[in-house]
Amino acid sequence: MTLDTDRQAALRSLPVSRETVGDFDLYVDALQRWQRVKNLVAPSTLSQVWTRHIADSAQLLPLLGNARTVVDLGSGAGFPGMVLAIANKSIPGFRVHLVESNGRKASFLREVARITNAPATVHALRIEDFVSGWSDGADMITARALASLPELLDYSEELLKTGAQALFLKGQDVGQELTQATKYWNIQAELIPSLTDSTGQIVSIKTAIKRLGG
Ligand SMILES: C[S@@+](CC[C@H](N)C(=O)[O-])C[C@H]1O[C@@H](n2cnc3c(N)ncnc32)[C@H](O)[C@@H]1O
Repeated sequence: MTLDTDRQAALRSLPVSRETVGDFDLYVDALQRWQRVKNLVAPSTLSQVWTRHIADSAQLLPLLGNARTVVDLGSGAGFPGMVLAIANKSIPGFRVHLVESNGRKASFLREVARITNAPATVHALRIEDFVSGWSDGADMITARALASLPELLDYSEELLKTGAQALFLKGQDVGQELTQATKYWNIQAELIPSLTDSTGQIVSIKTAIKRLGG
């Protein structure tokens, strides 16, 4: 598959404006250029960046509800956080905080935010340090390919306590992870089949409260 056919395939299902597609083109161009020297995504996924990364991330857009402040944990090259920031840049007050400890990935994310004018703030920090110093709360937490569900909940604990919801893009083992997590957490969650990955699922967490002694 060429990058162009992959782009066409993704655009058939992407509910975004022409301006947003233009910004995604800038993003993909920058990713191709930086990838040559900085290895930002798995090389095997580069020719399918539109379906594997952009469309996979964009499927969270209708699930964001009225969220304005989004915290994306372990953003890597910006999936899903940067895609959400670009697509929602016309929504007043919408901002995505991208937390990524790898310096070269954080530099890339800052460059993408600059060229697309996306409402994205990059925090080149470890998640543990970001959450302990963050007092602005969040409406929504997002993450993909970062950690198991119990670990994601631990990372998110402070934000969940102040009312954040979460959308985690996960693989087929998420049922087991959810069972594991419920030993320590009271969780109100829904599993939503991924639109882009036949074995993937989105865990939509409405509330998660750590059990006493958990
Ligand atoms: C497998 S990559 C996934 C990146 C992106 N979310 C995606 O799906 O393409 C995980 C990313 O999380 C970052 N990361 C892992 N642990 C972290 C931590 N404790 N704090 C900040 N970033 C972390 C890594 O540097 C890496 O870029």
